[in-house]
Amino acid sequence: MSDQLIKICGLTTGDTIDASVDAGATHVGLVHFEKSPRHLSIAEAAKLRSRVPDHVQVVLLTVNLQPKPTSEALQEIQPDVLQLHGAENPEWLALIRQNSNLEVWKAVGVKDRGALERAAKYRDSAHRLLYDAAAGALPGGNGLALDWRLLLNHRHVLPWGLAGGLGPHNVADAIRYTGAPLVDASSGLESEPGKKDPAKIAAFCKAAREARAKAA
Ligand SMILES: O=C(O)c1ccccc1N[C@@H]1O[C@H](COP(=O)(O)O)[C@@H](O)[C@H]1O
Repeated sequence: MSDQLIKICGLTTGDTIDASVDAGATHVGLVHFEKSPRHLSIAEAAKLRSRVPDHVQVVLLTVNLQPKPTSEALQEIQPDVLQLHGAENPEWLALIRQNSNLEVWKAVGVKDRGALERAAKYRDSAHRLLYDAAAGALPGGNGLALDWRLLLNHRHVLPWGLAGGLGPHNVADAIRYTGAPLVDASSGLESEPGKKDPAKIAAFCKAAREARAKAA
């Protein structure tokens, strides 16, 4: 049995939610960010959320969303995890934690070691840091990888995960090289922006689990 955490993000249909669950994803991600090709309205996200079995965690991804719409989204969608993928500060995360029992993840764009060091400011407010490439056209979901060498010998202050440009072709190398306890992929599992490919989802989960089993 593998303890590799695997998040499939940016799901927009019931069949790709099912494909992710069947493939053994531990987390499924729903994006509520209008500029994204993977954007879901609150009602759409709530409908997809209801399809996810209890053993799989639902991650709601937002970007610099204000407090009122955030609390409306949380109330309707009832995610297990809130992933903040913008410029949200530690005080904002602390406020969310004061008002909910949610697990809160902070995505951090990493272009150099300084970015990793600065992420320590979330040590008391986030449950997990998610390292992604520095923002491209969008704050995330660009299929860009960060330089994994930056993570070598880094002293992690929190549980963490690796995102950015991952897919079936490189997830095993990513786990072997960085030891990432959680891997997260979106655009690398698509046939076109916003359209997930069930075969790529299955291949990604299999490759991630096998790499973890070999590393153990
Ligand atoms: O997926 C999006 O459209 C998105 C929009 C805004 C912020 C983050 C977004 N996606 C997340 O970015 C990382 C890396 O994605 P990729 O695998 O490189 O495409 C991941 O957490 C996505 O869920």
